[in-house]
Amino acid sequence: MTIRASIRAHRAPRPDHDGGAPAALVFEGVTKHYGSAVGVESLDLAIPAGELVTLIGPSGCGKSTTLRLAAGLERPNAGTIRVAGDVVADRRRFVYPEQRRVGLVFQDYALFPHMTVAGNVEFGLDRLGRGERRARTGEVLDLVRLSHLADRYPHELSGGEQQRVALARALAPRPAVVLLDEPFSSLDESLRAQVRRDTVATLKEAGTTGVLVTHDQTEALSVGTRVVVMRGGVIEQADTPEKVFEQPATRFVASFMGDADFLPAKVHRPC
Ligand SMILES: Nc1ncnc2c1ncn2[C@@H]1O[C@H](COP(=O)(O)OP(=O)(O)OP(=O)(O)O)[C@@H](O)[C@H]1O
Repeated sequence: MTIRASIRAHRAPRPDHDGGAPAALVFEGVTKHYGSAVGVESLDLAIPAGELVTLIGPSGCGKSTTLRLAAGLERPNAGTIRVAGDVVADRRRFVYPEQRRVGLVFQDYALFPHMTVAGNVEFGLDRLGRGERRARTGEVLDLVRLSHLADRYPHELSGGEQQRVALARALAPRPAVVLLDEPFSSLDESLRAQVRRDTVATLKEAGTTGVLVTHDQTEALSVGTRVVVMRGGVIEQADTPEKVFEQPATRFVASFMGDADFLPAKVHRPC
């Protein structure tokens, strides 16, 4: 399949924004510096509920910083961050990660090795009673099709299965947004496409907003309902995959999409 066909095949319908529901995640003028290094600079970004947004750009452009700010793992120097309409960080307020409605999936999954699959998923549900916790764990394990492995330990699972447990754990507390930082990069090529498809399908089925950081332009274009291209801590283009692919906003975006003489007609790489 070409990139263009792949974009069309994976596109989710745009959600209805007319009901006035707040965006799932909003950055307004957010800046984060690390000493003299720029993490992100005056970042403005609004991610509507139900979308899967991919963040792409060269190493050091601020992708992980954006996720870490959303998760509450970093404090911004300036600006406001909102999750599902609530301010979680601004000049006066800072909500800690466990109190934000945000789920995290990292490259290394970060599963607890001494806990079973069910134990890992239940971990974030400590505010629920025992019965509810069990029921919700069952639900999300069904969603990722791992109910039959509930009593296994992480070391008894394949990489793809571990990634699905990490996704189930992130989804269990019903977050407003799931942040995925290079979640497929430790999987080998053959498994990667399958796990990527499963992850996108699961997020869609759960109706959860996702923000996915990737180095892989095909991945960014084929799974995202929106693609955000970053450079040097700022957004170069935020648009539908078609627009980014067919009308790159700058020469930089075109070059980052793989070829300085980027022309859609020339690009027919297999997915
Ligand atoms: N804890 C830190 N201390 C100092 N500088 C940092 C820190 N974290 C990030 N940076 C710097 O901030 C900038 C953005 O880093 P970030 O990790 O967000 O980039 P990235 O786009 O995710 O990169 P990569 O694709 O390589 O993971 C880089 O210049 C980086 O060196």
